[in-house]
Formats: sequence, C-alpha cells, structure tokens
Amino acid sequence: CTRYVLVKNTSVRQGIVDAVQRALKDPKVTSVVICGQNGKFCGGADIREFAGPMSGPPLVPMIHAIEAVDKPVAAAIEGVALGGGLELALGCHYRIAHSKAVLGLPEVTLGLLPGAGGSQRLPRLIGLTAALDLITTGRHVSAAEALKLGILDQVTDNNAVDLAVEFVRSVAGQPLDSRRLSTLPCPCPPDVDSLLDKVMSKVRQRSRGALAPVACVQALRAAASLPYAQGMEKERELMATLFNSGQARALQYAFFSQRVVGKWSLPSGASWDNSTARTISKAAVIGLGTMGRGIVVALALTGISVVAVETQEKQLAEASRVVPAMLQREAGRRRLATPPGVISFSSNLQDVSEVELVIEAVFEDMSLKLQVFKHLASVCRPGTLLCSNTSGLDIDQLAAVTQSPGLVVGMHFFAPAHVMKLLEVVYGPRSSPEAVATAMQLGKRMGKVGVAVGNCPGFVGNRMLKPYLEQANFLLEEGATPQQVDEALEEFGFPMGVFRMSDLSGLDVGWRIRKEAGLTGPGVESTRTRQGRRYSPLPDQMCEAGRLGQKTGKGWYQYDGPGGRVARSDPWVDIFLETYRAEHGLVARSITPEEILERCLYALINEGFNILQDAVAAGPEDIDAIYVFGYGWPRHRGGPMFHAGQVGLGRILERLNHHHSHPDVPHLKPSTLLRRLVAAGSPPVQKWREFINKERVHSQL
Ligand SMILES: C[C@H](O)[C@H](C)C(=O)SCCNC(=O)CCNC(=O)[C@H](O)C(C)(C)COP(=O)([O-])OP(=O)([O-])OC[C@H]1O[C@@H](n2cnc3c(N)ncnc32)[C@H](O)[C@@H]1OP(=O)([O-])[O-]
Repeated sequence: CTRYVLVKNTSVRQGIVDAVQRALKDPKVTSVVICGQNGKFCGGADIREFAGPMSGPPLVPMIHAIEAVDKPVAAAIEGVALGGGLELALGCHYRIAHSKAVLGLPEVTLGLLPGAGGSQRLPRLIGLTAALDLITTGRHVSAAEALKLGILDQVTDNNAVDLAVEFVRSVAGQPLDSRRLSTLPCPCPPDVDSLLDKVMSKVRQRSRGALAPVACVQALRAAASLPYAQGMEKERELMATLFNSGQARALQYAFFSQRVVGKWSLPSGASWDNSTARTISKAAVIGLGTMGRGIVVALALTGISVVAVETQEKQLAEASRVVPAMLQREAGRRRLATPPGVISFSSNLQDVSEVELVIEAVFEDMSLKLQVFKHLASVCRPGTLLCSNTSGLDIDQLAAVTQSPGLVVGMHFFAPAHVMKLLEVVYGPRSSPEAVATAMQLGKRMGKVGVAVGNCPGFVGNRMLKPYLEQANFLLEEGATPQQVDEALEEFGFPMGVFRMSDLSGLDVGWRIRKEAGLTGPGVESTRTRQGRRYSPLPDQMCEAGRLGQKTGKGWYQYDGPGGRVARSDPWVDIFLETYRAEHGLVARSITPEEILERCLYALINEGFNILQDAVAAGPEDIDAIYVFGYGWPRHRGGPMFHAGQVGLGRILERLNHHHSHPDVPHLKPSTLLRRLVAAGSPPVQKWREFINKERVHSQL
C-alpha cells in the first residue's frame, strides 16, 4: 500500500495522475490511500487559477481514472474535503475521515456547481434529497453527519491515514463494482419531479437572480433522470455557463474580499501584521437595549465573561430574563467548542472596574454617551479599552473625555448583534494600533467580519446609506411609489427594498438622527432645501403622522396591526404623496426601474469613491464586505464597488453627470477619485488600492 501526499492546484492533479499510474503498474501495490498534507486533505480547486487558463491534467478524467482502478483506493480525509477535494474522494472506492474533518461541495457559494462529477456522484451515494440540500446550499458537514449521510465509510478520533491503510488492505482483492458511484442508480423519492420543482422555487426565492443555485438543481435533475455519461455532459454544459459569468467572478471576489479585510491597515501605517492585540477574558456592556443584549450574547459565546450593566431597573429585569435564553438558544445552534462565558447583571457602573474592555451601547445620543465615557474613565482600571457601539457619532469626541484616548475605538455592531456578521471597527486619529488590533481580533473570535474604518459621520456603511436614502425619497417626490422603488431594488437582488427595510427598522431611527443633526424638528423651517442641500421631509412627515413602520402597524406600507410583518400597499400613502406633490407644485412622472437603480445605487457607489478618496476605507474590498455582510447587498453581485467595475466606471460617471446636471437631482456630483480612475483607463477593482496609494504619494510629494 503506498501513501501519496498531495497538495492543492495543478501540481495536485499531476501528482495524482502520476501516483495512480505508478500504483497500477506496481504488482507489489495491492491498494492505494490518497491523503493530504499537514492534516488537510484538500480544500478544492485553487480559485486563483480560475482567472487564467487551467493547466495540468483536467480533474474529471483524473477522477474517472481513479474510480476505474481495479485495486481498492481509499481517501483518508483530515481537515477538509471541500469542492474538488470531496469530488476526488467520491471517485475513490472508500472514504475514511478523522472525526474533526469537515466536508462539503461549496461551489455554489462561488457562483459555480460541483464540476468534477460531484453533482452526479453525490446523489448516487446519499440520495437525491440529501444531495439537493448540500449542493444548493454549499454548506459544510461534520464527519459525524457525513457518516450518517453515507458519504463516509468510517470515522476515527485517531490517525485517519493509518486507519485507511489498514482498512484498504483488508478489502484488497474484493470486487469493486458496487463502490464505483458512477455506475450506480440515483436513489430518488417517488415524487421526484415535485421535489425538484419545490427546491427550484426555494432557491430562486432564497437568492433572487442568482444563477448557480438554479444550475445546481438542473444538474441534480439530470442525475435523477439521465444515465451518468449524459448527466456528466449536462454538468459540463452548466459549469461552462457559470464559469465565466459575472456572478461567478463577483462571488469569487467576495470570497477573497472577506479575507482581505482581515489584513487591515490604517493611514498611520499601523496594520494587522505590525500591531499586537490584547486577548480579552473579561468584558462589560453598558446599556441593555436590543443592541446591548445582542452584544452581551456575542461576547459570551466566545467564552468571555461579561458584566451586563443597565441603570433602568425595568430594562435590567427584562434583560436578565431574556439574555440567558438568547445565549442558550444560540449556543445550542452553534455547537460551541468552549462553554459560553458567565454573564452577571448589574445596575451599578462601579461593577465594571475589573474588566479589560467595555462596549457602550446606550441610546444614540451624544450627550448621554459622553456622560457614560466620562464615568467609565473614572471607574475602569487604567489600560481598559473603551468601545462604543455608536452607528455614526464622533469616536474622537468620546475619546477626548477619557484619560487614554488611544484606548477608545468604535465597535459598530449590526442588529441582531449576536447574528449579523458585520462589525465596523472605527478608529479615531488617536486610537492606538493595539486598540484596533484588539477590537478586530475580538470581532474574529465572535465570528464577525470585522472591517477597520475611519471616523467620520456614519463611518462607511451609514455614510453611503445617506445619499441612497435621499435619492429614494426624491424619487417618491418625483412620481415613484414605495412599491416601485422596492421592487426595482429587490429585482436587483436585495432581500428587502429601502422602504420595506425602513418599516422593519423603524422610521423613527432616521428621524432621531436627522433631529440630532438639526435637519428637522420643532423650530426647523419645513423647506425642501436644508443646510444647503435638497431635502425631502417625507420621512419626517410620516413620523409626525405616527407612521413608524411595522412597530406601529403603518409606515410606507400597512400591516396587520403593530408588529405585523406582511407589508401591503396603503392607499393612505398614495394620497399622502399626491397631496405633498400638489403642495410643492411637483408633477408626478413615470420613473423606470433603470432610473431607480441608477439614482439609488450610483449615489451609494459615488459616496463609496468619496470614502476611498478620504481614506476612511483602505480599499474597495472593505466597502464591499461592509455592504454584503451588513446591508443585504446581493453577494452574487460582489458589492457596490465591484458592481461599479462590472457596470463600467465610464458608464457610472456618465450617468452621474447626467442626473447631476438635472437641476432637481443634485448631490450626484461624481467623486474626484471616480473621475481619476476613468481617466486612468478604468483599472479593475483589484488594482484600485495601488492606484489610490500611488495617487496619495503623488499628492503628498
Ligand atoms: C472543481 C470543483 O468542483 C470546484 C471548481 C472547486 O473545487 S471550487 C473550490 C471549492 N473549495 C472551496 O470553496 C473552499 C474555499 N476555502 C475555504 O472554505 C476555507 O479557506 C477553508 C478551506 C475552510 C479553510 O478556512 P480557514 O479559515 O482555515 O482559512 P482561510 O482564511 O479561509 O484561507 C487561508 C488562505 O487560503 C486561501 N484559500 C482558501 N481556499 C482557497 C481556494 N480554494 N483557492 C484559493 N485560495 C484559497 C484563502 O484565500 C486564504 O488566503 P490568504 O488570506 O491567507 O492569502
């Protein structure tokens, strides 16, 4: 028996072909074990190879060659068997794994489908129903689940390679026909067509407009209805369609962006690889409203002990009841490796004197936050990191009231804080690299996608949201309905349009921010130009009419009472808009979905370019990760900045100029950076960082 250690990408394929050939020719070899290196079987194809021509032997015939071998071949799976890695294992006659191994066919998350026979072999092994679940979701399964499903033959806590060697020796000489998956029928339920139709409508609904999940179902339909060879032809056709699609490129960009943002850097030169993070074991959360409770749970899930402080007795009593249940539910769902941290509840800020990090999550009111930070500065021991969950207020102003401004950063969570993956880590000019590194590391421990961003009103996500919402409101003034705007955005791929989203989060959230900014409220003149910019008072008037969204049963839509979830159009809103337009002499015009997307999305993208220009985000990947993980941007479109590259920067610039030139559609003045990139020939999004850094060096010279 010969062990062949393999590594990923072209050299893997060549190595396997050579090894199998040698094994076949060598009469002393009775059986073969294929294993990985350094405790990792194979993570699948090298995604970086997709951009260029594939070299080396193709995967499909290589796996067929293995399956056809007349000596038993076992895959010894440690670490991961994902994508092409699992497809390789499915071509083997047996599969043995370590109990900690993870398996899956995640191609759909990259805009692809299992293109090396996985869509045809897996359903023949575990049945159509189970294969539909794994392939259309791309989810990973543990070794235990894989054993239960029938993917694995044995699982061990000991050395999987040794067990595979012993096992495959024991079956040497036995017939292999029943082990060659491509020769087996595909086990299907009696109502196979209705199952496939049901799954097809589910995947279409789950990620609207995404191509890969639909193709996965089509490939599995082929597995269920065609002979293997024809099924493989169908898989090849579908893969060819997906491989060069914009969605595949967008999803592969999103895969790498999620990792790029972890390699953060600050304008000061501090970065992930030259800064030291402090490991936190005791933390505190101040303010136990919805966000504070979620943050307490997110921290405790990492094993950190948490002091949860709320000065309002009623709020504290409710949190003391609700939070443990939230923690128990979430801990059960995640099968934690370490037990959750202990949570203690208190109404006394003095009780945070021994913690290493505090996250303030009180009401979004600067005077209140300043009070809390002043108090914390006097209570906490020196060296304690003080973080704020503010969604856009000035971090540096908070830092200024403490003795150690270097230890103040923003940790902006997104509701629900224990579920949403995005975390904006906001550094002020005085934030130390240690504070940023510690917050980023803590975010990673919480399973978040942490993005380091600069301190400005709204930081990155909410700063871009502002012009996006403005344009949506302007479109209502000009003749659109909330349904039309939402439908255009949902057709683009957002799970919820902007007005449905406002109803969900509550119209009063934005109203409070605009009042805090002096844009509306008692004593502010109700004109359509405020602070020098066109302003739409529509949302304010909705709030003044008590229409706050789902919480009041009425907002841009109507619901079955307060807390209702099902949005229905409301004639009251149509009359409200008609009356408003008449009052202001506005004549409604018909507005196309294309204009809605241009006005909303290009306004958002343009602000993204301004953010890059201001160095508030280090690169387009940071902005795209923020929008994919925090704002529902469809992942199969990569993110706003990636999308801009796909539309064409010249086109974006031309449309912004077109709309900006219209006297009644201001604020779409193209960003200088956008203009510079177009003038430089519109480099691909992966090159923008270089361009920005080079520009910055020139501008400082
Ligand atoms: C024919 C076939 O049908 C089709 C066509 C395919 O097979 S398509 C491909 C299918 N395979 C996948 O989808 C697996 C994708 N990878 C993962 O899920 C995870 O990586 C991991 C395996 C579970 C490990 O997680 P990790 O947390 O320990 O490390 P990491 O931080 O994620 O990754 C560590 C480093 O490795 C890089 N990396 C990981 N997987 C990669 C891949 N498949 N290709 C290229 N680079 C990869 C990653 O960018 C990072 O780089 P850098 O930032 O260090 O420069």
